[in-house]
Amino acid sequence: MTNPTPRPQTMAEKILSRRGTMAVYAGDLAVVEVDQVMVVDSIAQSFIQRMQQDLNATPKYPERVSIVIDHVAPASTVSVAQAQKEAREYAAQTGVRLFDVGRGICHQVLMEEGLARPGWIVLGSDSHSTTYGAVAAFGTGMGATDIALAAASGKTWLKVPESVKVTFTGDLRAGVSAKDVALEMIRRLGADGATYQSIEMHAGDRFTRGERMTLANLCVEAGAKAGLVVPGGEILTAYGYDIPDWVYPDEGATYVQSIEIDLANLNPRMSAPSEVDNVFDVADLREQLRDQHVDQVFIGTCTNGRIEDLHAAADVLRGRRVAPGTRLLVIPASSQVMEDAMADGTLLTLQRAGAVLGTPGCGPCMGRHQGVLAPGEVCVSTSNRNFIGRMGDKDAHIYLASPAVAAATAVMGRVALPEDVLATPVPA
Ligand SMILES: CC(C)[C@H](C(=O)O)[C@@H](O)C(=O)O
Ligand code: SF4
Repeated sequence: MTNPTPRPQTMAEKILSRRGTMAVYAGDLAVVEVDQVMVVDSIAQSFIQRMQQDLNATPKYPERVSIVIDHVAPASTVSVAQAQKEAREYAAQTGVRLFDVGRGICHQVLMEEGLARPGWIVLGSDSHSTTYGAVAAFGTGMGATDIALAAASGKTWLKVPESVKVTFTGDLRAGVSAKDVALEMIRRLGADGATYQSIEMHAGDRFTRGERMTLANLCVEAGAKAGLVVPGGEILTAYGYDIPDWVYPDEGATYVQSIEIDLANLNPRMSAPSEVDNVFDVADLREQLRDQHVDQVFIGTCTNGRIEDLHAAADVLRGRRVAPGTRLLVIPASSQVMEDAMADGTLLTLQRAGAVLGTPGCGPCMGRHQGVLAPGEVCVSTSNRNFIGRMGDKDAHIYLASPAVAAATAVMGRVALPEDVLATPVPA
């Protein structure tokens, strides 16, 4: 087959062309090399079954496969413990990497371990694998069968997605974070507004790696196949990444939609039950929910469980106490985050404020353990999903917000902004 006349390409087209055998464009079918396959505990059993029984194969490149025990870790039931035991045995037999209980959430761990890099293709058995787009890797989630095929063959095939271009302008005001930007982006696009598309984010030299992870992570909540943040300035090189020239999108590439988000005019945002795109200004919800007691605040997850997130929370909580009747759960995204937060005193600040600290991992994010909600309970969480029943009972209510807003809410016991808390000096 001859290559079509080259046309300007989006970032997704660029990466999928480079990792395949020919130039591809939106709508084409691409067969590409896979640089890393990630399997989470909840899917490990079906992955192993597909590999051993259906494909009768072992991983072609064991060093390109990672299993992470993070979703229900430590194990909560005998059957979960059994599945995790099998995952450990499988890793020992095949030589694939294993990140065991306490190492942290898959996406955070892969990023820390350098297992997602600019221009790579990373497949995860987890929908938030879009997170790798933070470092210009084409990250996407797939089911156990596709993941097993990729592990067995070292390749995958996929339809090249169309792209949505999101351009950020202006600068964030103090107290407004990447989470607020991400929630605004999802509101603008809608919960299925970018289905099977790649969201290509043009941020210039704004946002740290962690903030870029928050942005790319939420992209799947608009239905996106990938969420790619265009590397800008020295942001990624400062973390030691080599950025190949060919990852950058071309001038004149074709987008199905282009939107602009003015950061300078953005206020802290909050997603109300029970869809992620149900986004409002925190200030408005604070009025509406003035008399609503918040039972649980959860700070953590692959969206907002990084050191900068814990710092933002600690800045609000330092010297203060969580409101009576409100539980504050803080779960660092990884052992590295935990260690950093220990070393710089952040954990002590949080603990003294009344936080309950948990093992690095997903925690109560998907309602399997460590803080499920009772009927009627209200939770403000820094996670990425507020669907009905997501964190426990179907009659519990989940609001999504930034770490600073979550921390302020914990102090007030109702939806609050950081300034509501910071206005009152710390008691002597
Ligand atoms: C368990 C896993 C497959 C799931 C996902 O795909 O995202 C979980 O991480 C989630 O956030 O709902
Ligand atoms: S922290 Fe939550 S969203 Fe992220 S991978 Fe775990 S369960 Fe999924």
